[in-house]
Amino acid sequence: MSALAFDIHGRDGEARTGALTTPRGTIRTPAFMPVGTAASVKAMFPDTVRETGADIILGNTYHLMLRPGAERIARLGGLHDFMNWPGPILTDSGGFQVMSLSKLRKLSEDGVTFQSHIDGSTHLLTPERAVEIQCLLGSDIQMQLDECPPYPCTREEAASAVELSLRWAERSQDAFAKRAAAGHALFGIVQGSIHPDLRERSARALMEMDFPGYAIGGLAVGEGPDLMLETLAQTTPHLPADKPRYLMGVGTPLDIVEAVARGVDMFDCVMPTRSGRHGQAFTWAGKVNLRNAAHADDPGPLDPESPCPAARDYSRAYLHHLVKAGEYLAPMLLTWANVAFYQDLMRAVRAAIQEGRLDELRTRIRVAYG
Ligand SMILES: Nc1nc2c(CCNCC3CCCC3)c3[nH]c(NCCc4ccccc4)nc3cc2c(=O)[nH]1
Repeated sequence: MSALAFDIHGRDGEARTGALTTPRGTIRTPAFMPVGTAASVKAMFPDTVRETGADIILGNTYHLMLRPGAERIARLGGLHDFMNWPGPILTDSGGFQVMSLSKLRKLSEDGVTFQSHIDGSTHLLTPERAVEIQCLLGSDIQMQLDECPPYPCTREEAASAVELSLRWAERSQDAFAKRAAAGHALFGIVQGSIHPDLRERSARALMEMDFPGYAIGGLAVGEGPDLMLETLAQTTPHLPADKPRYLMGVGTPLDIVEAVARGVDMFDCVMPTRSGRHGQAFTWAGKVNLRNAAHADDPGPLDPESPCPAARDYSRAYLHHLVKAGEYLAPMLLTWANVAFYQDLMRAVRAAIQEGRLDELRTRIRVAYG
């Protein structure tokens, strides 16, 4: 019951551009998904997120199961109504956040036991519970519970995480088949650290399970861009060409265009939102640190050509002032400008693939962000 229809409209080398259709709307690919961890894209109104061109946002099992609780969100009508975002929502399964945020966690065959970073309460997250939580949230695209090993890790640890994640992929599919509403989808997640043979083993085994889409996990964990892109190039060829590929946690503008060139269709990263809160802006000329006093007298905006009011209608001097003064408007304007830039970037990527000139765009981004 493949809920997702993925249509590829154009190619340029390994890169694809197309559309992923869900019951709640169509996602233009390659797509960047703004992160809305705790039922909010931090410092932005949902309508403003939509106006930047974002077709889909991200939510997270780990955060929402701890607060306000998945059952409470379900009682209130689900995550879309709760946060007033009517479009598609993709949720991560929480495994990655447990390992990076919680205290005293224990990994076992059954799942992961951990203490909440909020109130210290103890929780058990199993593949079945992760599916149940994502169903309660009403997620349109769910992720399996997986084990993302730290980097570096031994080859044995990488191999063990591949096999555990594959067993959890089976259990997630069984739970999903029993529980999920029509129109929802579950993605498998490829692991294997930086080992090509483990990546092939993971990808092929997941392909046997026939998922409607495949996430590539275990990357952007400190291996660096070269190893990430090399591993990516050794992973996508083993995934079905007619299904979407989602590279988790990536990334900078350069990482994104380079990953698109290696066959990736979907991305998520806290970079545009988190950087915006720290006074950093993304522009076509590169990154701008608005904390820097060099901007104190600059009457020009971030980008006079930008369709985004935050990047077009406010001087850098004013943004610098807001950042230094700790004004609430600073994270609001800079998050807006950054999320809008990432959507502008994806629009340019889609057009470049359609017109066979992705390499030009790669060069342009490498000059600004390399
Ligand atoms: N299930 C799962 N999730 C992963 C994630 C989380 C993706 N965003 C989730 C959202 C849901 C809520 C929050 C995020 C990853 N994020 C990264 N790198 C982020 C690197 C980064 C860190 C900080 C700033 C910028 C980049 N690698 C990831 C690997 C995996 C993985 O194997 N399995």
